[in-house]
Amino acid sequence: MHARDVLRVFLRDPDSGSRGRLALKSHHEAPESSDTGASSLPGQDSKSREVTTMDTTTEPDINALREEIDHLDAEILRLVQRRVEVSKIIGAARMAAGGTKIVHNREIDVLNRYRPLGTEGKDLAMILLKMGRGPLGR
Ligand SMILES: C=C(O[C@@H]1C=C(C(=O)O)C=C[C@H]1O)C(=O)O
Repeated sequence: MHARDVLRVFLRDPDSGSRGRLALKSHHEAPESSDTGASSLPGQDSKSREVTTMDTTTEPDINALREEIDHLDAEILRLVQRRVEVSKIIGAARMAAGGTKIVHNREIDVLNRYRPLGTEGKDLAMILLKMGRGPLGR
């Protein structure tokens, strides 16, 4: 972990009222020479909407974080839809050429790609594969 990393302490969740949540998160410093010359605010990456740091006295901005989640979900949805589309195009082309419905080694690569997410990553990869090429055994 980098020396500039900060310990984040969420003193209070305004919604749930829960206390004492701890989170460790890397503190991303703004680049030495920023194009805009504007200094980044604490807790904000200068290049994105991502909130990356939190000091020990302020609450997390739940509304801003929820807005970020809404944007992330929209982006994930768009990407999944495009992935399904691309996978179907490849599959249709391969089958039209007399090929197989699935390509085993490619699917293994996809499953391995999602390994960092653990068991759920495997489930997610399986769902993505199934959405693109349909269920197995048909
Ligand atoms: C997209 C392809 O077709 C199928 C779908 C895959 C996928 O969605 O990642 C991978 C392998 C194939 O079973 C491909 O062959 O690349």
